[in-house]
Amino acid sequence: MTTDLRVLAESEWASWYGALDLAFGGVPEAPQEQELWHDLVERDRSLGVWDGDACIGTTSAFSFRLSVPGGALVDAAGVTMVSVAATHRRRGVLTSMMRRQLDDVRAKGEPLAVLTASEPVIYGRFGYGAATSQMQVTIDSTRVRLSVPAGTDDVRLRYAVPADVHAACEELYARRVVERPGMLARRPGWERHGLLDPESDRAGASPLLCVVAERAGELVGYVRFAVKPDWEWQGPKGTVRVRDIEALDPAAYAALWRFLFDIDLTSSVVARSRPVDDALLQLVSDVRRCDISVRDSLHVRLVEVGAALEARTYQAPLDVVFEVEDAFCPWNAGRWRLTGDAKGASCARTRDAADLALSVRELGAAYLGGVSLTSLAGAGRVRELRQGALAEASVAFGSDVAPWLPHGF
Ligand SMILES: CC(=O)SCCNC(=O)CCNC(=O)[C@H](O)C(C)(C)COP(=O)(O)OP(=O)(O)OC[C@H]1O[C@@H](n2cnc3c(N)ncnc32)[C@H](O)[C@@H]1OP(=O)(O)O
Repeated sequence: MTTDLRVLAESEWASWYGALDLAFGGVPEAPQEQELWHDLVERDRSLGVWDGDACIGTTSAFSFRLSVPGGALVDAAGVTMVSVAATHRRRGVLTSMMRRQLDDVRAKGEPLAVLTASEPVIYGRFGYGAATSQMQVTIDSTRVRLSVPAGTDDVRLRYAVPADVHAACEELYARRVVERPGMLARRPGWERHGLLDPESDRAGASPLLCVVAERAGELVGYVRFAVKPDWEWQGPKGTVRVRDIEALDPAAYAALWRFLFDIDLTSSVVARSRPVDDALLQLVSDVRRCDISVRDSLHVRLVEVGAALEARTYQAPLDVVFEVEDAFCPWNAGRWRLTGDAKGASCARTRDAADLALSVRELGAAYLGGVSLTSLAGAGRVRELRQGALAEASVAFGSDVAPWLPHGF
């Protein structure tokens, strides 16, 4: 098979995007969604593989800045739109695209690449580790009550048209980004993602609704959601579907959740993408009636091990030598000494004896502080070569706040 892998030209957009659609089942997206991606996709970071004039492979990358422990925003390639035509699968097309893409990311100087995977089994071989989790929670709001903090009654709630308040909501979101690793600083244009609401995706629910929380006229929180009405012989049984919810303080947060729980004619509240340490779980009266499931979310790849490990801080002092294995990006392989604390870090090559041995995939999984090196060692994926080094590094790598990616890309 002779194929040509090249950067996407504007004239190739329709074939490229059509190939991507087909690999995901061939159901065309709504026009407004197609338009959004048409505008957001960075052409010079998009690759296509061509067999004659047929596009048989696609991938792209967004130029993101990712929040990491310590609050820095680190340049990260947001790998996306990966597909290979079913007619050409399992012949190494994906591997060739990953090769080119990671070389390009390195040349651009981004220390990290990140992605969300359609199937978690795909990307480990390319050095990505599952670094954040997302929680889906379905709550029986007829039985579960909330214990709200003082000040909740002082928060004023009002409905707003989502598009009318989006600038203020984006400002509030931007303040939250540095407080939680895994969040992405939204580039101009990305606010449209939060407002995307094609009718074909509603499955019987209302259009996107928004309620803002205010105190003394200042925005202190917002929730975007939809209501799916349902009626049974015994009465109403509607569902509140939460898209996103952000607040600047506990009272505003509680006020928004209380509102969602109390919407008339509904009996359940569903939120699909919440952090695993969501304060909601501390507000509810009966966590057993909150049906919770957790799955992988953001996968992280350290493209430049030294620069990436220096870009975050560590919650306890550490001085460890890692022996890193990286077959796909061999420039990372070898021994690295990482010293750091809560103020900063330095990471450089060393000839000293290694304290811990692991592959770049484990470093990616542990990077945002959501997966402990100790738990990876329990699975045999990290080896301790100096007694005490595992506990030292594992504590230092941790994050008090669970890393979380609020939305896909
Ligand atoms: C970030 C994102 O965009 S996620 C979206 C990913 N895209 C999709 O899920 C769309 C549907 N699927 C596809 O398009 C393709 O099957 C892809 C992109 C997942 C894989 O493309 P391929 O060209 O077949 O992969 P390639 O031949 O390079 O495979 C490399 C290795 O990964 C393995 N692999 C690839 N995909 C999968 C998978 N879905 N499940 C298990 N193993 C897989 C292959 O078996 C191969 O293993 P080997 O090296 O041991 O032989």
